[in-house]
Amino acid sequence: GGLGQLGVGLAEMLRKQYGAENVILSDIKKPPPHVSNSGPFVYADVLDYRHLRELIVNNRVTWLVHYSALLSAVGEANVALARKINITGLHNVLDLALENCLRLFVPSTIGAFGPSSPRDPAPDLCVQRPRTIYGVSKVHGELMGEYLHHKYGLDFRCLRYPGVISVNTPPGGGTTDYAVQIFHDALSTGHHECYLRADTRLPMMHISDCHRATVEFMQTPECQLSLRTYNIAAMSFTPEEVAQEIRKHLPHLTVTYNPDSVRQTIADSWPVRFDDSNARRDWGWAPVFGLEELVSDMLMSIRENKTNEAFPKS
Ligand SMILES: NC(=O)c1ccc[n+]([C@@H]2O[C@H](COP(=O)([O-])OP(=O)(O)OC[C@H]3O[C@@H](n4cnc5c(N)ncnc54)[C@H](O)[C@@H]3O)[C@@H](O)[C@H]2O)c1
Ligand SMILES: C[C@@H](O)[C@H](N)C(=O)O
Repeated sequence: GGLGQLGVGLAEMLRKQYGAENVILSDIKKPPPHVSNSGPFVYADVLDYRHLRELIVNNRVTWLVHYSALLSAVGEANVALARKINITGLHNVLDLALENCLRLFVPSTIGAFGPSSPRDPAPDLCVQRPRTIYGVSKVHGELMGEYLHHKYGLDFRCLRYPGVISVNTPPGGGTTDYAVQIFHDALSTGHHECYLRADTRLPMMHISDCHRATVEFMQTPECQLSLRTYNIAAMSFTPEEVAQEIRKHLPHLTVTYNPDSVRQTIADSWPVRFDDSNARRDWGWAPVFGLEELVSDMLMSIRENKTNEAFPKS
C-alpha cells in the first residue's frame, strides 16, 4: 500500500537514512514518474501470498511496513472488500513476517476506538468496540500482532495515527479528509463545504510528524518498549477552529456545514483527544507541528506546488 497518502513520504524518509536501493515501495497501482525515478518499485497485491513470499525471499527483505487498507468511509461503502484487504491481507503479512523472521510495522488509528471508549482523552489501554469495518479490522490487527509477539517473539510494532494532513498525495477516503480539502478550497474558490458539523473535534497530525514518529518508533530498541501499540498525538481541532486559523491568512474563507450521516456518525464515535504519554515516556515521542504551524505549512506548500505546476523546471 505504498502509493497512498502515507507511503511515498515514508519511503523518502527511510531512503535518506538507509539508501534508495534498500527501500522497496510496492502497491497495486502504477507509480507516477517521480516515484518510479526515486527508487525501486514493485507490484505487490497484499492478497497474493505466494507472490509476496517470492518478493520477500528474492529481495532478502528484513522489515515490512504494511500500509494497504481501505480507510473508514470507503470501507463502510464496501465492507466485503475492506474485510478482504484489511483482514485477509493482514493475515498474509503476519504469516510472512513469522515465516521469514521479518520485523513488522502496521499502523492503527483513532478509528480503533468506538462510542464506549473514553474519548477525552483515549488512553492506550481501554475498551475498544469500534462500529466500522475499518476499526474492527484495526483492533484485530493490534490483537493479532501482539498475540504473535507474546507467543512467538514477532517484532510487531503498531502506532495509532490521528487523521493525517498532507499536501502531495490526496487522502484515500477517510473521515478526516475534510481537514486536507479545506486548504485546497481556501486557496482556490475561497469556500469549503464541510461534511462534518462545525464542532466535531478529532485528533490530527501533520504528515512529517507522522513519518518521523514511525521511523523513530521502528528504530527504538525493543527493551525500551513497554507496549507494542501506542497512541501518538499532536493536536485536536474542530472544522470551525481550523477555518478560523486559515482565516488569519485568508480572511475571506467561508465554510458551510452539510453533515454527511455516515462520516458524522463515525467521527462522533472516535476520540476527541489521544493520551500519548506512554509513547512520550518510552521512546521520546514529541510532535513539532501544532495547529498554527500546520496551517502555515499547508498553505505555503500548496502555493509552492501551484507555482511549480505553472512554471515547471526544465
Ligand atoms: N491517512 C490517515 O489519516 C491515516 C490515519 C490513521 C491510520 N492510517 C493507516 O495508515 C495506512 C496508510 O494509509 P493511507 O492514508 O496511505 O491510505 P490510502 O488509502 O491513501 O492508501 C492505501 C493504499 O493501499 C493500496 N492497496 C489497496 N488494495 C491493495 C492490495 N490488495 N494490495 C496492495 N495494496 C493495496 C492502494 O492502492 C493505496 O495506494 C493504512 O493502514 C491506514 O489505515 C492512515
Ligand atoms: C483517521 C484515519 O484512520 C483515516 N484518516 C480515516 O479517517 O479513516
